Parts: sequence; C-alpha cells; structure tokens
Amino acid sequence: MNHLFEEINFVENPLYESIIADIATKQYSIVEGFFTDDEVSVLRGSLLEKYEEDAFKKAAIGNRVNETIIKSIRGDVILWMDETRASLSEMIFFDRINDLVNYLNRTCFLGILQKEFHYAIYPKGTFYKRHIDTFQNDDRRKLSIVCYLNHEDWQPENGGELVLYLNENGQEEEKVIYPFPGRVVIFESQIIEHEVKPVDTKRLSITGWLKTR
Ligand SMILES: O=C(O)CCC(=O)C(=O)O
Ligand SMILES: [Fe+2]
Repeated sequence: MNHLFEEINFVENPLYESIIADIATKQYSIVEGFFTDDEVSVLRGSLLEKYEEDAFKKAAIGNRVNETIIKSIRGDVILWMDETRASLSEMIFFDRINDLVNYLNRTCFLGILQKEFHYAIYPKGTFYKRHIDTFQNDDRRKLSIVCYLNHEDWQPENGGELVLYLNENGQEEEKVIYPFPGRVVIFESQIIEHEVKPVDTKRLSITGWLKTR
C-alpha cells in the first residue's frame, strides 16, 4: 500500500487550492504576490526592452485593417510571447504558469492543453471597452490570466482599473481591481465580462489564456 501512495506523489499547494476554490465559487480569483518583487522587476525590464526595440509596433502591423475601429474598442499594444524562444526571465514566468497548469490538470479536470500569452502596454489615454475573452466560433479559452508588471509606486489615481462585471443573484455588480505589481487576476474566459478603464500612466502587463485543445 505504501508503494501506491509514493507513486501518487501529490503535494497539496495551499495557494493553488485557494485559487481553485475562488474560481469554483465566484468565477475569479485575485492573487497577491503570485510573482515576487524581483520577478516583476525582471519581467518589466524584459517588456520595456522589447517595447524600446519597437517589437510591439511590428506585432501590430498585421492588424492595420480596421485600425480606427479597433482603437475605439481597445488601445493597448501587444507582443505575443514565444515559450520556445523564452529568455531567462520569461522562463521564470512560464515555469510558474506551467506549475499552475499542471496542478489544475491534476486536480480539476479542466483539460488545459494549450496556452497563449502576450505582453501588453496601455499608453496614456487608452482603455479596453467592456468585452468577453472568447470569440464567436472559438470556445477554447477557459481561463484568462492577467499579470500586472507596473512599477512599485503604482497609485489608484493612475487609472487602468480592471472592472469585472459579476452576476450576483441576477443583479450586476462591478468588481474594481487595481493593477498593482505582482498581482495576478484569473477568471473564467467564457463567463466574465470585463473592461480596462482609461489609463493615465503607461500600464504594463502580461495577459494570457489557458485553453483546451
Ligand atoms: O489588462 C487587463 O486588466 C485585462 C486585459 C484584457 O481584458 C484582455 O486583454 O482581454
Ligand atoms: Fe479581456
């Protein structure tokens, strides 16, 4: 019998258990300090370096059609991350995410087989209007994950709050979340409508999705 338990080799992780419990009860979870101050700082450096190299601009060129329509909905600039060519700091990021995904797959039967993440910068004055993260004919996105990489002195007055629109017994309720560095927000992609309020100071993050298939 002992032998059997050794093979299972499962260590309960209290942080992940609290995320799972949150999502099961309210469809979202706010995790403080998912990344340490040092990790946030290294990831922020990596994001800003790529921004200065103009890599974000190049990523946007594919979307030039409908540019004005898109800008009235969302004003962020993004750069998709490539795990197969990850830098040292990006490896730390993906190690954390993969650890969470493995735990979710072992405990929740979510069947997460794919993921996609991008850096995002919201320049001053930009926003992302109320939306849902799944496309009409593609329901593979299960969980949305937003990781904030702002500077340590980020203030609520800087704007850029993430607002989740929750359904509380038929009544809509707004959950306002400030993008403080190190904070990670996870929510059900297919259920929770949300928006990013106008930003007053350049706002930095990594956003991604855990997907089936
Ligand atoms: O940055 C955030 O807080 C949310 C971003 C978002 O909703 C998205 O990229 O779909
Ligand atoms: Fe979104």
